[in-house]
Amino acid sequence: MALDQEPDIPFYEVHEVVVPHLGRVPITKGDFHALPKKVQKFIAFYVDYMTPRGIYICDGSEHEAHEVITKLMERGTLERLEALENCYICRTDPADVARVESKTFIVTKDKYQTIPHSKPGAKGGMGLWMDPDEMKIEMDSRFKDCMAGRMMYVIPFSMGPIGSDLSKIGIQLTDSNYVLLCMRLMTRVSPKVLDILGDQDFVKCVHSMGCPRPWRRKVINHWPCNPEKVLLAHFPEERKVKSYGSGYGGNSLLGKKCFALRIASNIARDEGWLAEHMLIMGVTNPKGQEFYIAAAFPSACGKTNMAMLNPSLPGWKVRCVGDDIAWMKFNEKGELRAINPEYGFFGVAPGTNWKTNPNAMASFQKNAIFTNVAKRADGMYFWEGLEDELPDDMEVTTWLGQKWKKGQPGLTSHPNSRFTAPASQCPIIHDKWEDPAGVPISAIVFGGRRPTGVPLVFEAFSWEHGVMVGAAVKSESTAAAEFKGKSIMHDPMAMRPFMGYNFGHYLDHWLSMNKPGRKLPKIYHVNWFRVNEKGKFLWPGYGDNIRVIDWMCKRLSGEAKVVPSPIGNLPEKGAIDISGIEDQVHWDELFSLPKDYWLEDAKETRQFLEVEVGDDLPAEIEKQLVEQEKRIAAM
Ligand SMILES: Nc1nc2c(ncn2[C@@H]2O[C@H](COP(=O)(O)OP(=O)(O)OP(=O)(O)O)[C@@H](O)[C@H]2O)c(=O)[nH]1
Ligand SMILES: O=C([O-])CC(=O)C(=O)O
Ligand SMILES: [Mn+2]
Repeated sequence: MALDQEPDIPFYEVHEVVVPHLGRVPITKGDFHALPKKVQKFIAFYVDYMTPRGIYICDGSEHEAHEVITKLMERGTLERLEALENCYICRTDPADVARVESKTFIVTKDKYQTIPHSKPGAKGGMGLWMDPDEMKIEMDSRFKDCMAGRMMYVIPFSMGPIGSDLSKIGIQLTDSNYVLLCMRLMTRVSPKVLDILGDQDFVKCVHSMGCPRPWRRKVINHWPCNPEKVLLAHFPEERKVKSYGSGYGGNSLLGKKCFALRIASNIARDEGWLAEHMLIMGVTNPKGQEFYIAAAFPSACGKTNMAMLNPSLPGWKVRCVGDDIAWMKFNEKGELRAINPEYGFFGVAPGTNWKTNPNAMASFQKNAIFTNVAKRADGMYFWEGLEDELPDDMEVTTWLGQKWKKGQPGLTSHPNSRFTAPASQCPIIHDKWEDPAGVPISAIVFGGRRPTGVPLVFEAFSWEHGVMVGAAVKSESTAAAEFKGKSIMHDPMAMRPFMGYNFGHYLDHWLSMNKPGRKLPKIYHVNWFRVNEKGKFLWPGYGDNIRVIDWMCKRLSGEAKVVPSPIGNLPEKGAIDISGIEDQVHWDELFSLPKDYWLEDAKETRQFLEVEVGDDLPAEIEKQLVEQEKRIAAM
């Protein structure tokens, strides 16, 4: 039986939908009759439940975008950036600025399908579970009549190139036209999706800002939301997501984290593939050989920057396939093929400039939306990191609406402010980025913000050791979620906030990828964020990260040697090309492995995984952890 029932209700088709509670609901746009029957049923049920004043079936056209943008500008939700073509700025309610992990749940009958059999003392950070009956009460108290007086937008979208075998279809219902605009940038919204869908099932995505009319709470910045009642529920068995109360990023663009990671990881486990929080890039060396790399770093730890890296070594070419999510599947030749299921970038704005990431900059010079950044008096965006381009006397309006000038204290933009831009506008977008067959991955990279102890790069000894290295990922917390202050947190596989099922089973699934006949990628760990005793980064990062990639590629083609260490294979001293930056780079400091640090780290990691994943921790991972600890003790 379904956990979250959608009983059949009667309805009629032409220019209105007739539902038991509301009666006739007008169809403002689109042809309800032409929709696949399953989609009609889905819409009718939620119209009856959420009682919107009208139904708007989106077609993804330019005309539609224009209509919605005009409305949002009249209302004041969007402001034009006059300096650019078709670019807009949006300021949210300052209480709605990041993902809310503490209110993000997976709903399954069996608790242990979602979370591991952890040991006493576990903090339970590996996903939140809620019982279906309990969730039903929570959801009914929120979603019933939640769209009263508001329009309901119906968004048919494809994650992945429309029609690819690796792609999946979703339908999102939302009462936010800002969310509609961003969904159009981040996913492929098109009526073609419905043609391909036919009678098949789709991922059901239901989103509401939680502000029915008449407003019951004060609306700030023309951004109706309901921060006190935010709740996200995922129903993996029904391939369904419900999100209430927030309009920001991963909380509301349901194709992204909710579908492409939490729900898709369940589909991937059932179908034998991987849905991961990873960038995908193609790198071509000066000899013309191309390698594809996928890399998993926690939120705000450098995926977008690496995916669009501007190489500082001559002769190298980098091309971006995706900057946040990878769906990967072994094909019949044993190659791991990856697609980027997204259509756009939702990137961290602060720190992005023409020096650090010129390719991201070029991607959002037109047709982009900027959320919670500042605006210059000349109609240009502004955020921390763009000071060099800002004339001294130019007035800036901060994300909170205050006047600000260069040199004054305070932040002009929220640390998790973001740009939303079409991936096709990236000057180095790969010509295969929409290839339905995906690209063949030969290296997988893990990493995080590790201020101390962790070397610039090391290579895992084997697939199994690499899976352990991924499970041991930690990072300093960032502004991408609601955490305050900086602390080092575990973020296994950079998936902790996005896990769709029991993390122990997820590790088993990764281990099960090692089958005869498969070309397994080599696995690496990198750390761009090690600092010296003065807190200064030891590695210049950004475009210079190509030097580390150069070494990885030499490993892939068998040209570079390694020095084994207790935690993995390190590059031979001097094997990473630091020509031109010799004065900035101190090899021994970058690669040192302080024994005390690693003894403590390995013990802490083993205990974390033993306690949190408990009996579900695969024996192979336990073995890898114990062996690693022994190697460190013998250092
Ligand atoms: N020091 C240093 N900082 C970096 C480097 N790469 C990225 N950053 C900074 O890290 C922050 C986040 O980088 P992004 O590339 O946006 O991170 P992301 O992993 O794509 O983030 P999400 O979109 O949240 O998943 C930005 O402020 C960057 O300036 C690097 O190589 N060195
Ligand atoms: O999901 C979001 O809001 C943004 C994002 O990419 C992340 O946090 O990794
Ligand atoms: Mn991300």
